[in-house]
Amino acid sequence: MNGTRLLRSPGVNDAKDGTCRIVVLGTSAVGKTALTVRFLTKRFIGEYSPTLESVYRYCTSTAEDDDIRLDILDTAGQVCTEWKESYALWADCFMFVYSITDYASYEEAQRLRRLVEATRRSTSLCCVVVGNKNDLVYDRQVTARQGQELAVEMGCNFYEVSACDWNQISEVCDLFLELHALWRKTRLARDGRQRKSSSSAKFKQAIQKVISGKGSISRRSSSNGNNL
Ligand SMILES: Nc1nc2c(ncn2[C@@H]2O[C@H](COP(=O)(O)OP(=O)(O)OP(=O)(O)O)[C@@H](O)[C@H]2O)c(=O)[nH]1
Repeated sequence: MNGTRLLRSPGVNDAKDGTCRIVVLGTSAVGKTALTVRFLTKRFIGEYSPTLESVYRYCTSTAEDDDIRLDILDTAGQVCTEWKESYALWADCFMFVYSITDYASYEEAQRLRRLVEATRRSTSLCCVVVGNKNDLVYDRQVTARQGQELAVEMGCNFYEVSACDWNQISEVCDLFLELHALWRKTRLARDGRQRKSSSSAKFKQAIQKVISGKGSISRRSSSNGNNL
């Protein structure tokens, strides 16, 4: 199964059930829509029409039979802080995008990251930093090293890509799939910790019962199946 659907707005479907929510953040015209559309349809949008805000649902099954379900929120570059805060709370994962031809967009990516951290009250984010438009090297204002430094600060991976370069489609797809993989890993680790702490809590309760004389411990015999 492989499908993409445009939803109306974030929060339309709050049932999370295995869906990873990715928000694409960055100032105007850095290529957020171009990257999102490239991933979803493999096409490139050449003309520029400022995004209002769109959420796309993407579903696919991998060769290993794993389902990948994403809700991707393509945000508008020019929105007020309040909206950005609501994106920060909605999302599981963050794609901070700047254009390598626009230093101010790089600075905005840093500001957005600080805003997300402050809103979520956490510096541990599931995120990637993306310097887009690397086909325009002659207009470069942000070095790859600066992009890398930002990613190191944020403890995440850094990519320089071009949404318009046909040869980089797989790199663009990897941005979204890496976020999904990171999210899944974090979720599995968290679920594992929860299971562990709930079983150790149950064990402590059982011990308490035995100590207080209200319970008993039984052990299964491996040879005849009787309780000892
Ligand atoms: N050369 C080049 N142009 C690009 C690239 N990505 C996007 N563009 C162009 O940059 C312009 C802005 O792209 P969008 O994807 O609309 O930018 P956005 O960040 O979604 O903009 P807002 O909706 O205003 O927030 C468009 O004209 C795109 O065609 C790229 O990798 N290389």
